[in-house]
Amino acid sequence: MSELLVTGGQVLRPDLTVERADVLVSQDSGDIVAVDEPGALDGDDELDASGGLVIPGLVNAHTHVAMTLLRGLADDKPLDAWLQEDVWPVEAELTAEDIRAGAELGLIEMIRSGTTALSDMYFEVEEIADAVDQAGMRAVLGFTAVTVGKDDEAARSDLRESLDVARKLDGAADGRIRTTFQPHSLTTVGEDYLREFVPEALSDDLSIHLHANETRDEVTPIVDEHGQRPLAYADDIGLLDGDTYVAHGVHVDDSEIDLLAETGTGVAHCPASNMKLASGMAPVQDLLDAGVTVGIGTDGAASNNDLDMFDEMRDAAMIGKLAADDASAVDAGTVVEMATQNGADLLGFDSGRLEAGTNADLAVIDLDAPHLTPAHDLVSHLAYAVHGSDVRHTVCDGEVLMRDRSVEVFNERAVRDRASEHAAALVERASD
Ligand SMILES: N[C@@H](CCSC[C@H]1O[C@@H](n2cnc3c(=O)[nH]cnc32)[C@H](O)[C@@H]1O)C(=O)O
Ligand SMILES: [Zn+2]
Repeated sequence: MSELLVTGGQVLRPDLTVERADVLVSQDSGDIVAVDEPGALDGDDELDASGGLVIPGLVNAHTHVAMTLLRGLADDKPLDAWLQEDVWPVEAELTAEDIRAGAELGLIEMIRSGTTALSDMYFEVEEIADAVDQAGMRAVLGFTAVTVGKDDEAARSDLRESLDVARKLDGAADGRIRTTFQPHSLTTVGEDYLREFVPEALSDDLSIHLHANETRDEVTPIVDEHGQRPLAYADDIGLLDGDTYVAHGVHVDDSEIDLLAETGTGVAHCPASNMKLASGMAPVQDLLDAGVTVGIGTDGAASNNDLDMFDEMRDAAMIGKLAADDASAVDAGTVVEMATQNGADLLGFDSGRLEAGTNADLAVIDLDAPHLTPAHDLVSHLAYAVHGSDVRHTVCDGEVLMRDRSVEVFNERAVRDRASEHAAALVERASD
């Protein structure tokens, strides 16, 4: 029996109070054994958290982790043009090895900035699963199906693969990997395909993750074609469910907010991507007030352009206030809950709360920095002042992924070099 004591720090509790405490985690079960006052607990090994704040590992509720290879390749365009003119032509050239290289790079970036769980949408998912396994992180993965621009056979094969991957990889990496069925969005997957394949996913109890209501250009064609708001259309197909979460949910009206709340459908809010692509401002406070579970995601590194969830919390608070025209909306405690507890609830992991019996997923933040001085309110600091680079240690499932800012699960230099090489060769191929 091996137990690790995270000792000497302050600890963020599930009710967002902060107290001096030690955290004992079991490396066998991967659970938190106890959170108790300093000196009350003993472990076989120690992780020094003195001068630090121990928080639950952050949960990135929507990303495309391998898109790190496309970081900075095409900026300053709206979603539709960005995807069609820049991203999809390059993605068409991606090999399995590229995706592995990009995923490893992205996972290192996440570990460095205190993220221990992610929800990903992409392809070559076995590569991403292997990278997550090696990283020691927790993830919800899936193969994203697109049918626009494809013949019937290719379209069906995409949806079939999404079902197959969700069935096959669920429970991989000793249970740290779960899966979702993933129609890319309501406009990029045709109605007939949704009506055929969604019932199969539901009858198999698969969770569903899709992009929805991200831009106005996605809403209008659905209203024109179906005479319904997108989420009413999605509900009619059966897509909205207690185990479904939609990415973005920017252009949702009151009736759609009610529908999300009634069906228990969650939202992965992606503030930086929504600002960068000028997609719009999600009504996050309204969603929360209606009882919708809202997590926070970075989206891919090509529309962000980093995977730092601290940036994302600050962005969520800022844009949430603008959207509500109210400085008290989406406050500091709310964004911290969104990035921890709510994200874990969306992904279906028993993480996001530092208490006995939950997953031992945590990060230790070094508070010894000018930008974190003075320390009136550490929850305020988490939302508004901490940077990903302030993370000193990262632990997932009881294992130390980063100790004293040194990533233990990958050779970081080699991963960065390999990602740079793959990115350069990819761009070269795509320009031929
Ligand atoms: N199998 C699909 C690939 C889809 S993967 C998921 C896709 O989501 C794309 N993506 C990234 N960010 C966004 C976003 O904000 N909205 C919609 N799609 C996005 C990403 O580039 C990737 O192509 C195919 O045959 O094209
Ligand atoms: Zn996305």
